[in-house]
Amino acid sequence: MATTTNASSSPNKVALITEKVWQTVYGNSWSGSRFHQRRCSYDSDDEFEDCDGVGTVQLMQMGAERTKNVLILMSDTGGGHRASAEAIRDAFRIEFGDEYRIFVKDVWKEYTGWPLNDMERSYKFMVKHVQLWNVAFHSTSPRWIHGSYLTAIAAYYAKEVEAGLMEYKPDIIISVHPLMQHIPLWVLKWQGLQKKVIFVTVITDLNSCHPTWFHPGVNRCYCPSKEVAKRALCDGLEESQVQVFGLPIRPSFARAVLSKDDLRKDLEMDPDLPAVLLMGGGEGMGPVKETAKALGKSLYDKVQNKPIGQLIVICGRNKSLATTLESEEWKIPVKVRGFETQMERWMGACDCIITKAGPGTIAEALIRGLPIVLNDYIPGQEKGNVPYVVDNGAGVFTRNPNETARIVARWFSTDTDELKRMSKNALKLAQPEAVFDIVKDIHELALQRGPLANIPYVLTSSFTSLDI
Ligand SMILES: CCCCC/C=C\C/C=C\CCCCCCCC(=O)OC[C@H](CO[C@@H]1O[C@H](CO)[C@H](O)[C@H](O)[C@H]1O)OC(=O)CCCCCCC/C=C\C/C=C\CCCCC
Ligand SMILES: O=c1ccn([C@@H]2O[C@H](COP(=O)(O)OP(=O)(O)O)[C@@H](O)[C@H]2O)c(=O)[nH]1
Repeated sequence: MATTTNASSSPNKVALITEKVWQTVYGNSWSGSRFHQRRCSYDSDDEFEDCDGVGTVQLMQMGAERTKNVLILMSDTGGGHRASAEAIRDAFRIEFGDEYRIFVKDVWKEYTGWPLNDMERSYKFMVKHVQLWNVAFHSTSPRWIHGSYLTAIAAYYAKEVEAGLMEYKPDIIISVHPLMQHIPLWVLKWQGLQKKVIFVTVITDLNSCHPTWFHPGVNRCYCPSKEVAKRALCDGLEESQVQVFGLPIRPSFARAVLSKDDLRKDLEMDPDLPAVLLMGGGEGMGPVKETAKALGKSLYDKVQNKPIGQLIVICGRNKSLATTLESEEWKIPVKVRGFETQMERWMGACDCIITKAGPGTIAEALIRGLPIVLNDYIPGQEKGNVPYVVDNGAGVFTRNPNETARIVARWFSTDTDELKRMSKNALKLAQPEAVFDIVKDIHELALQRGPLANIPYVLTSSFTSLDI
């Protein structure tokens, strides 16, 4: 294997060598890319980090078998897309080491303009005004409607998206977002790269989902459940394109061996009291505050003057929620946390979970065998997650915070059998190996293509057909 170089030792020299290697590998088209130069400046450590190793690792490409570039397209609309993207990245690293170089990127945000670069804020606003999201989700479901929107946007931002893709020169593109099929596939078509670049979709919704996920031009569409696969087939995908492995969850959930006692000690929790985890996705959405307060009462035994359970609240990026809950007086042991990066530890230390019906959180809780109280769902994509959990006996649904608190108190006192039964059902539904199955299948696709060619990305000078 050719040598790698430490970029921090001599930044300008490395940049020059790297440029030469890139020109050898990709030809002169690369050196003209102002975007690459902008994003991969060696002026500061931060910017270098931001490139995810674009600079140094190129040197390995002089070997016989080139490291393959994988671009994972995601957006932080909710926390689930990033979690799945990182899960896929980590599984690639575990399974194939440096055979693949992975970039997790929101190309829309980095390269395009409004509204694509502002989806996080727009989405947050829309789900806060939930009827607005309901109308937007359902009214854009017909193919001719979302097709027209996306065509218009593709035409407007074609060059920018193309430049974004060119920067990473992907051999494989993986989309984990419902709005990231049409535009990149169209750009690949312009470039004449449809047959060279492998494009797959990994769906991150468990049941009901928006039809923008299903694009007939993909090499594979990985569906987390049979229900989603059925929708994909109804929407025109071929059986050969559809695979069902499960929702990709970070390998730390599947591979780590965790003892509840040790975790509780590490996390400074009460070692004996049963624990409930309360959360609302990456953004801390849903009736978290009301539910926490209700649990503060229901998990306190007034007769015996002692708590019957403890509460962990993970507020995600919702800072005001965390501040409010931290200022409360509690009669039971309570921990209020912000955005946590090791969710598997908190889930491993608890006995059940209360959450909105986010698919990522549900799939993680199932792996940990946590019975679930679903206390909310976003209309559209999350609605179908409720029957997925409830009908499979892994949890219950109620929007009433007092009812939620009563159920948990019952599970921790008189109805421990139900808690155990639901935990078993949760484990039956869990698919901890899904992310490994997905990356292995993508690897197979890459092998079927034979040695990947150096893909001739060039900026297109004219765009004519808008057939997406
Ligand atoms: C004829 C009347 C039309 C009225 C609509 C008007 C304008 C369009 C406005 C908005 C478009 C709405 C897009 C709907 C499609 C969304 C598909 C979808 O399922 O999105 C879900 C994701 C986030 O999902 C989270 O993912 C998690 C999975 O891990 C989990 O499921 C969790 O529950 C979810 O929270 O949503 C988005 O990504 C939202 C993007 C919002 C974009 C707003 C931009 C608004 C501005 C203009 C429209 C521009 C582009 C949209 C193109 C529309 C084509 C559908
Ligand atoms: O502090 C937090 C809160 C949430 N999450 C993760 O964010 C994802 C949330 O995804 P989900 O689909 O449940 O909901 P979304 O946030 O997308 O609406 C899950 O993987 C959570 O484990 C996290 O890592 N840290």
